Amino acid sequence: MVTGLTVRDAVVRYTTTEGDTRRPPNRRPILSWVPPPRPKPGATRTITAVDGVSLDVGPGEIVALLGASGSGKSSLLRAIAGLEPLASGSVAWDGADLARVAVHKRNFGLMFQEPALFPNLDVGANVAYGLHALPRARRSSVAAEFLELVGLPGFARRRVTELSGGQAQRVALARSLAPRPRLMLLDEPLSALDRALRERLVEVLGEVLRATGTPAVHVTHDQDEAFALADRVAVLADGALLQVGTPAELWRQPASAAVARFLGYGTFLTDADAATLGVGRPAASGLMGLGPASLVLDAGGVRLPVRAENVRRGYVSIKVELPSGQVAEVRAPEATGLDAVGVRLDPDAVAVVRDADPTAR
Ligand SMILES: Nc1ncnc2c1ncn2[C@@H]1O[C@H](COP(=O)(O)OP(=O)(O)OP(=O)(O)O)[C@@H](O)[C@H]1O
Repeated sequence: MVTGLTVRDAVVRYTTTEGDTRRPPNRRPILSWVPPPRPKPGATRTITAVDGVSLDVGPGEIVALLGASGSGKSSLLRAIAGLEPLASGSVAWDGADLARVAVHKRNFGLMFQEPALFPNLDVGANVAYGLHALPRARRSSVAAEFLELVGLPGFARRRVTELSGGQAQRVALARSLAPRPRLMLLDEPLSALDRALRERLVEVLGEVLRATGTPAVHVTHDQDEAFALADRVAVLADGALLQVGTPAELWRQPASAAVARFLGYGTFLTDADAATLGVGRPAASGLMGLGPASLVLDAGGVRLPVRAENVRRGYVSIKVELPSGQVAEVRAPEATGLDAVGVRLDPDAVAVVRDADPTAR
């Protein structure tokens, strides 16, 4: 039997009506009213936001939907939630099609960028909001349990207007999880927070989802967030699914140059680069992508000219020039101040893109 979420060949389309923006010539006195232009009948445009995506989420599994802005992540998430109709394809739970199941009957938890807490209720009442099925006396103890789980013990009587952004998102997480949804759908829940808070909360999120055994689909455009949280990452571009895999699989073997580039492999070795660094190309049509740890400082290695040295958090980024003229990064504990440094390639830290079009470099 199929367990968990199954998305098959999902297509989401939007049809927008564009107004005719040509204004009628205004030859009347300046104070007279000119009606706004009417939309020209029939001037519609159809956008395919999700283009035949298939995806599974198994019991307890966290899957990240990763892609650039406009790649269709939110549309896919909203289709899974039932907030957006499918033009074709299906969304099913444990093998049962959800097409006719309303949003609130799907038993999915939803969390968005804005926590959208009820300002007239205190924190405890916000978390207990979805617990109608429980006896009144149990509701507050369950709310307290979930507040503890998200690291806010003793917050039940606080006003929500007195919470920081991070605390409000933790309350929203507790509120979504308290009714024990069978799946959590998270749409960029951390993107309004600053980086340090985001890094801390992504850990809290992972711990809480795993502690409660709740499977989740997490939308993000942040590669680090996806890799830190997810068991599997699904990379989307232009509505299509480019690759699904564990973070390790994606990182070592991106399916295409586009995926590799999106993950942060900025430089692909030419034959001359590979020969200088003492490696062979993986296959006649394959590509090797250099990531942040692919080149290592080694006094006995190949000498490459230094183009720049920039201090980063916890390391210095040295930009060296390869024989092809491309620039690649070497990380070092401190600045060298040298014109050239010795480097070697760590073959375990290189992305191998098989069957890639070498011209796609
Ligand atoms: N309500 C809508 N009406 C018309 N077009 C829409 C609508 N919502 C999204 N789109 C379009 O669908 C495409 C996918 O949008 P979507 O919001 O799903 O992408 P996304 O990857 O979540 O982007 P972001 O990270 O910026 O939120 C985009 O081209 C977008 O302009």
